[in-house]
Amino acid sequence: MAALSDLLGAVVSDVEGVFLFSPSSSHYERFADAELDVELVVVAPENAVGADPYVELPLEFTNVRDRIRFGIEGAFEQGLVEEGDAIACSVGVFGGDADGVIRVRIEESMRSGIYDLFANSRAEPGVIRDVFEVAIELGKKGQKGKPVGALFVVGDAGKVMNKSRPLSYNPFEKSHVHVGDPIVNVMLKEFSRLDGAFVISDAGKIVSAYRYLEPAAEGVDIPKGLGARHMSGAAITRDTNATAIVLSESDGLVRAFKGGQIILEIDPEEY
Ligand SMILES: Nc1ncnc2c1ncn2[C@@H]1O[C@H](COP(=O)(O)OP(=O)(O)OP(=O)(O)O)[C@@H](O)[C@H]1O
Ligand SMILES: [Mn+2]
Repeated sequence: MAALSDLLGAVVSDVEGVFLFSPSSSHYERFADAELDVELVVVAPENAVGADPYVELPLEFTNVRDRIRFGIEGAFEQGLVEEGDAIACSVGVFGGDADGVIRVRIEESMRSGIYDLFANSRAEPGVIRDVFEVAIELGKKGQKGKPVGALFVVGDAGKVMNKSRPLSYNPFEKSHVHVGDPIVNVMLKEFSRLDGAFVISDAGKIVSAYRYLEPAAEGVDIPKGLGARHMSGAAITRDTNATAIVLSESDGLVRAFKGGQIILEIDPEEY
């Protein structure tokens, strides 16, 4: 009869690396002291245990799938993993302490650019996440069942306002509302039926809706077939330090632009 640990051992057999997500120092030290012949990587919002290599998590994701996905992408950026590697992730699913081990096979498709979007944008990571989630949700559900498009310009709002003009009255004119407030998500979805862009500050304040963007579009190179919404979204990120998150009405994909370049393309149905 096989012992339980033999049966469960399959989860960690032949892995190239062990990823410890937000380990306590005693948990980390047990692994470090064991001098395993696999790479030991710590993934956490802060490197409290002084590990090297270390991957910074831009956010403490409560969703374990998201947490692991981001950790892997960050590891990709540092060249710590490559396609085909198998790794074991030690995570705390029900609280701080590690209570789960998850085996992941690394695929090139895990490298979506989303890590870079969160870690290296000017706006706060939590703000990018909230806007991104609104775009994904809108893409999944549409507005009253119909596909909708939307354009969110996040960060460097003063400059973005200078390079745009109003199409209509600004419903956020005198308000002090932030992305992530539940009521705001409803408003954003409602207003996304209407024309133009949302402008959002680094800290997540909704500065304006209905903005017509007028950036210089020269030198902006985006995939052929994308129209004016995507072109203006991409171009404003070349003219300013903003990030643009665009939901396409015609193909239903969410794309992100930074520095005038497309950095991410995601199908909301698969997210
Ligand atoms: N310069 C701009 N600034 C803000 N919003 C814009 C701008 N240009 C277009 N839009 C918005 O994008 C909408 C769709 O335009 P268009 O079809 O050309 O874009 P697209 O890139 O093809 O996007 P979609 O895939 O959603 O159709 C317009 O109705 C308008 O609301
Ligand atoms: Mn179009």
